[in-house]
Amino acid sequence: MEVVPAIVAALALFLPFFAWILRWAHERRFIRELVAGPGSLPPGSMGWPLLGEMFDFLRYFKFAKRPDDFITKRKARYGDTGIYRSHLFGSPVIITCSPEFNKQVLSRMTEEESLSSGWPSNKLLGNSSIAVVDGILHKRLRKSLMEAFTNPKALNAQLSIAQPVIISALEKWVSKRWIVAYDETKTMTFCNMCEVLVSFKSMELLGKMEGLYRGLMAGLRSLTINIPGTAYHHALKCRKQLTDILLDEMRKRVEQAVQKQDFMQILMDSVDENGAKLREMEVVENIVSLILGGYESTSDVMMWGLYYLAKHPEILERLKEEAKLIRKQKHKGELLSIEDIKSMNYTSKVAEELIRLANISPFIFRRVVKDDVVLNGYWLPKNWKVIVWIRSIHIDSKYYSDPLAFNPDRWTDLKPKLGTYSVFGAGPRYCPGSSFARSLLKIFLYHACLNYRWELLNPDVGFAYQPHPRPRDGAKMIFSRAQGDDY
Ligand code: HEM
Repeated sequence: MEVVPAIVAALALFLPFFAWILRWAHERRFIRELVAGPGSLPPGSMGWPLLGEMFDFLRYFKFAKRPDDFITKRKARYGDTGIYRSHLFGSPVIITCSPEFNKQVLSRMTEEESLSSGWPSNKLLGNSSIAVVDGILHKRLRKSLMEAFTNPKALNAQLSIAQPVIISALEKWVSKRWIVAYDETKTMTFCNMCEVLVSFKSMELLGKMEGLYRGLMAGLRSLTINIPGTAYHHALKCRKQLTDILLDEMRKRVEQAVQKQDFMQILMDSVDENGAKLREMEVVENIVSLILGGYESTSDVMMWGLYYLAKHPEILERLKEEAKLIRKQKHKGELLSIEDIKSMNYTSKVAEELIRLANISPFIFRRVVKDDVVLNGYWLPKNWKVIVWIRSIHIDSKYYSDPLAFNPDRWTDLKPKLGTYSVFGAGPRYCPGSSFARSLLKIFLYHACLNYRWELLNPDVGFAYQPHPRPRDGAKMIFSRAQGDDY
């Protein structure tokens, strides 16, 4: 009878000691060879063997629903240094979370510096994806894409494709009576991306591709364990099927000498200074990445648009006033032009406020590749990952007054200081689709507020933060046509 309490007492004494030894050994494993580095390692902890600080990370993102407290806790424990060390996603990492450090990391590039893109799985994105490559290929891809996104003729073509997709999706929502905005805005944006980027229209094909993309994205967020049954294994299969569909389309265009007005064509026709074209896989992998980059990010902001406007009828009213002024100057059924979109002063502020609050990218990954990097005396060791934590800055009262309030008017005079507004990243990898995303959002707001009404079914539901911030019910709402309005 006395044996059990004795075992319990021994365990109570031994377990904390054993835990301390495990953590100490894990810390030493990474720190041992680093004692004589070119700077001091940022404060922090490497956590547990294998898991690192992943449990703490998931605790704040998934369970406590207070993602930024992951950083707040480190500030409280190690001081407000703006840079910490940790072990996350299976790697030793340096986390930067101050405007100054974030700016420094994001402005660096591999050829002259040592920081490369550090997305967890190149195999899923592809080795020639713009989000993965550095150097000459990165510059060349960006040049072609920026041209496609900013050339007025191409932009007009993109808008004339995107608007009918948005209008027909809104009409479909009315026929459903109630919708889960998180899902519906995704399907609408997916159709938009595929039509603008590869001219795919068939609903059957788009439905199939969206399923494959969801599989691919689940793999990007999972552990890279390639055995049947894992999300990663499934994602590799989805990627293969997606690249096959896109390769098939490319080859058909070449065989039938068909030219289309889309991004695939721009990439297929792009030549470098020696007249060399991109290889087939370079085109295909970049189309895959463009759809990945634009799909969920843009749709989630639209969902937040419906959510916040349902909660702020006074802002919806002002938005409507602006939209009505534009519509007055148009014929029935006439689509918005680039000039109309540029003229949307109040809508632009609403869009910017939505993008800030939606905080789609919580952080950006980099990897220290060539040499150690030293930032303000802190050492970023070679082969470590860097996580640039951007989301907490966008809702920090130091930079945004009453930061959680949905207040489009803050953008009337606000010019964010460098490093305090990085929703689209910064530096050489700044999001090439940012102005396209802003335009899509404004078009969506215009059509939605002019012609429809919606009401949240669960206005007080809490939020979830994984994989992206959203109301827990996905913004379930009644969606109907506004009385007395028509196109
Ligand atoms: C609200 C919508 C969007 C948000 C919040 C967003 C956010 C971001 C961020 C933070 C980055 C920087 C990643 C890094 O530095 O590693 C990025 C890069 C990128 N985005 Fe977006 N994005 C959006 C829309 C789009 C759209 C519509 C497209 C294309 C159709 C797109 C395509 C890309 C691509 C290809 C990159 C990689 C650029 C590079 O590595 O050079 N994004 N985006």
